[in-house]
Formats: sequence, structure tokens, C-alpha cells
Amino acid sequence: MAEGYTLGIDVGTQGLKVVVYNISTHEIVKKAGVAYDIIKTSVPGRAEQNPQTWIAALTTAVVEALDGLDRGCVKALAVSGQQHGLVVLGEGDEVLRPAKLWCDTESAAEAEELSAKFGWKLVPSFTITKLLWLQRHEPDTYAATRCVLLPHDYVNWWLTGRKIMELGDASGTGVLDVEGRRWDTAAMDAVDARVRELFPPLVDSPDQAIGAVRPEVAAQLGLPAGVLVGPGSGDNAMSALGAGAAADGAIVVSLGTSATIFAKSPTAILDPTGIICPFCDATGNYLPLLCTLNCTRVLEEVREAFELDHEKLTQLAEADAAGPGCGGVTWLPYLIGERTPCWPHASGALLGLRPGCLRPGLLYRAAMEGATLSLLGGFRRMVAAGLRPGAQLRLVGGGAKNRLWKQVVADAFGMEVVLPAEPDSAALGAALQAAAAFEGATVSDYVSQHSPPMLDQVIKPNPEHRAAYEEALARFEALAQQLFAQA
Ligand SMILES: Nc1ncnc2c1ncn2[C@@H]1O[C@H](COP(=O)(O)OP(=O)(O)O)[C@@H](O)[C@H]1O
Ligand SMILES: O=P(O)(O)OC[C@H](O)CO
Repeated sequence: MAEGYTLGIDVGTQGLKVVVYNISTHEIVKKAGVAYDIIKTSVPGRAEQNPQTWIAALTTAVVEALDGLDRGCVKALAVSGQQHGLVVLGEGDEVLRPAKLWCDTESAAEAEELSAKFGWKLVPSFTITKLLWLQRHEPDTYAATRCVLLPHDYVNWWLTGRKIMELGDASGTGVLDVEGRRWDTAAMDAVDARVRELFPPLVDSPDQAIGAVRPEVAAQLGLPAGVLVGPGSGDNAMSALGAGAAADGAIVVSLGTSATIFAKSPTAILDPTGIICPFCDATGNYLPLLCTLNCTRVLEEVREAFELDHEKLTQLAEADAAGPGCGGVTWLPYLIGERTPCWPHASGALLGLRPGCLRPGLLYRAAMEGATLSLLGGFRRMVAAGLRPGAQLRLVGGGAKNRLWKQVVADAFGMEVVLPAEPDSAALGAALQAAAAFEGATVSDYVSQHSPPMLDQVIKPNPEHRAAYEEALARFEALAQQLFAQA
């Protein structure tokens, strides 16, 4: 049996995480993380990050994760990344401007225009809408652009020197023929004649390494020579590996900066309404996915306003008299606009306030319920479109660390909630993909044979709370429609 470690690196929106995975014991032996944020700006809809932020965080986190371990044992690594972002490189491979992120909604008008052209609903998250925005709003930068990459592709390029995209993440560009697993050159041409030249080639296989870490990067990270680099993927596809869902088809709910719901599918689900994103997964299958823009950052607003931590706020919320449904207080969480429904110009709204309502515990619960109900509405539409859920959800992401939120999800969805032992499932998924590449196995076989463990605890829905959440969902959807259907 192979001896050694692989590294799984997740380039998230609010931070980067590294897990060190032992290929022999199939255990995570070390973790490290570095937090960062979206660049502060007063420009409405703008959400950008400098790609150098990811590289600096990666260097710090890898060095820290390997501290005290035998670095010579690192055999392979892979990168998971926040999806959809637009990184533009110039003639000398220099980064021409900060990356526009998945949650940047400045390209709302371009998304409308391309939806009409393409015949399916693109939300402003999709990379191609951002590229058209660049052509319109920063023509000099567009003219200087020689290559377009997604965040994880940019990191792969820095690691290996190869400019390449893999199918799972490329699904978020809006110009991939997901079913055919090739670039949709007709869609590219419909945007601009130069677009074809700007996107790099696609990887041949989800199972093979795309190269090895360059010697100068290996020296910077303290890695031995020849560490293989897996193709990586978007964080949702990587999370499907790390949460065991790529092996058993479970439905995963991820509570991160964004909230997502996804499940493996043998066929592509092409939804012209844009509610279900048709994505490839990281095993050669598909990953129909629904994403909302506003999740953990809504709770962060409460944390920052009251200068209390998540534990204290959770205790206050649990003790608050309001309970499930928040006594009629509804928080529409659209702080940065929304993509599901596609309301890029919507804003947050707190409704149903009565005297004495501005209690930190109640507001924290209202934020949690708002983010959850927003996702639940989308989930019901996924089911209506053909998703067949079982009795359980698998919960991952930063929000899954919160005991109250787990129960709120179980109660509101009316389903049992199970948690993978490793909550940073995207980073673990990347480590598993790297292990498969190193061992010459297919990713699909590897994750089936070495399925990540789940925690024993099963969180059961409380039937007594069901009516309160159904009422809260109906109120939430009616208020959202009234306020934002025309936004
Ligand atoms: N106990 C908790 N309760 C609620 N939110 C939490 C808790 N712990 C972490 N978070 C939130 O999880 C988010 C990070 O989740 P993560 O899945 O790592 O996000 P991303 O991949 O988008 O960077 C942060 O906003 C953080 O505040
Ligand atoms: O940073 P996350 O984990 O919320 O990921 C962003 C998603 O990739 C958006 O689809």
C-alpha cells in the first residue's frame, strides 16, 4: 500500500483551508486555515478579491499544516475553489485586475442579455456575464486580456505552469456544453469573436494529475520535488467527494458564504429557468446544484453588530422566547442581491418587528431562519423539477458547526440531518482526488472504496416545529414576492 500524504486545498470566499490526508490510514492528520475577505468597496454589487490573496494564504496554510510532519512524504495535492470567479491574465501572464467573484452582481444587465441570447437563464454569477461586463465597462483591460481562468484554475496555473480548466468548475462559466463535456463555441462566438481564444483547453480526464508542482513553488511551500497536482474542481464538486455523496448519491446542503444544495446524477439536468445549475461533477457524472448568495454572512451581520461570538449568540437564540418562526419576525436575507430567485438588485429586509424585538438572540435566529428558508424554497423547486430526495440530508460548510442551525435545517426541511466527520468537506474532497491521482485509481472508485466517515449522531426533525416553519416559509415567500419580484 502506498505510504504518504496528500494535501487538499480549498480556496473559499472567506478563507483558505488545507487538510493533510494520510493515504495509508485514510485519516486527516493535520489542518490549517487562513481567513481573508472580499475587498471593501462602496460600488453596489461589486465583490472582488486579489488572486495574490489566495496564493499568500495558500503558502501560509501549507507551511503551517506541514509543520512537525515529514514534508518528504507529500505525494500529491489538489485544489478546490469558489466557483464562477473571473481572473484575467495579460500577455505576460500578469493579473490585469482583481478577480470578480461568484457573488459579484455588477454584470446583472449582461446576464439578462445573454439569457435572451442563449435561451436559458444565466445569473450574474456565471463567468461569461462578467467577461461581457469587462468588455463593456473596462474595454482596455478586456483588450489586454489573453487568458480567462477560474479561481482554482489560477491556483493550478501558479502551482504547475499549466493554464487549463476542468469540467466541474468550467460548468460555472456559462459557455460549457455540460452534456457534451466540451466548450460551447457557438455560445462563445455569440458573445464576442475573441472569447474562444481566451478560455484555456479542458482537461482530458477527472482522474489524472495535470502535472507536478513547479520547483520554485515547491521550494516556497517546503514540498519535495515531483508532488503531483490533481485537476481539482469547484468547491461543490469537491465537497461531494469529501461528504461521501459522490459515492452514495446523498443530497448535500452546504452552509458557507453561499448556500448550496446538490446531488450526484448520472445525467445532466438542463433547466432553462436557471434555478438548477447544470454542472459536471468530479467523477465523470453530473451535479445538479442550487445556490443562494446569502448564507453565513447574514449571521455575521448580527455577530458584528452585537460584538458577540457564534456560541454566545447561539445560546441566546436557544433561550429566546420567540422559538421556531421567530414569533413572526422575517429576515429576507438578500444583503448582496440574490441569484435564486434571480433578483440581483434585491436587498435585505427585516419585517414583522414588534416592540422589544431587537434582541441579539432573536435576530440571530431570524438570520439563520431567513438563510434556511431561502434555501428551502429553492429545494422545493428542485424537487418539483425532478430531484428525488431520500429521508436524509448531509450537512457541510461553516454553518454546519452550529448545533441550533443543524436542528433548524432538520425541522424546516422535515428531514434527518447527518454530518460528515470532517466539516471541511471540499478540502477533504480535494485530498481524496489527489490520492486517487497518486494511486492511479479513478476518483469514483477511490471515493467508493475509502468513503469518508459520518458522525454517529442523526439529527431528527421535531414534528412539533413543522407547522411553525411551514407558516414561516409561506410568510417569507409572500413578503419576498411583494418586495422584490420586480427588483
Ligand atoms: N458556529 C457557527 N455558527 C454559524 N456560522 C459559523 C459558525 N462557525 C463558522 N461559521 C461561519 O461559516 C462561514 C465559513 O464557512 P465556509 O464553509 O468555510 O465558507 P467559505 O468556503 O465560503 O469561505 C463563516 O461566515 C463563519 O462565520
Ligand atoms: O465560498 P463558498 O464555499 O460559499 O463557495 C462559493 C460557491 O462556489 C458559489 O457557487
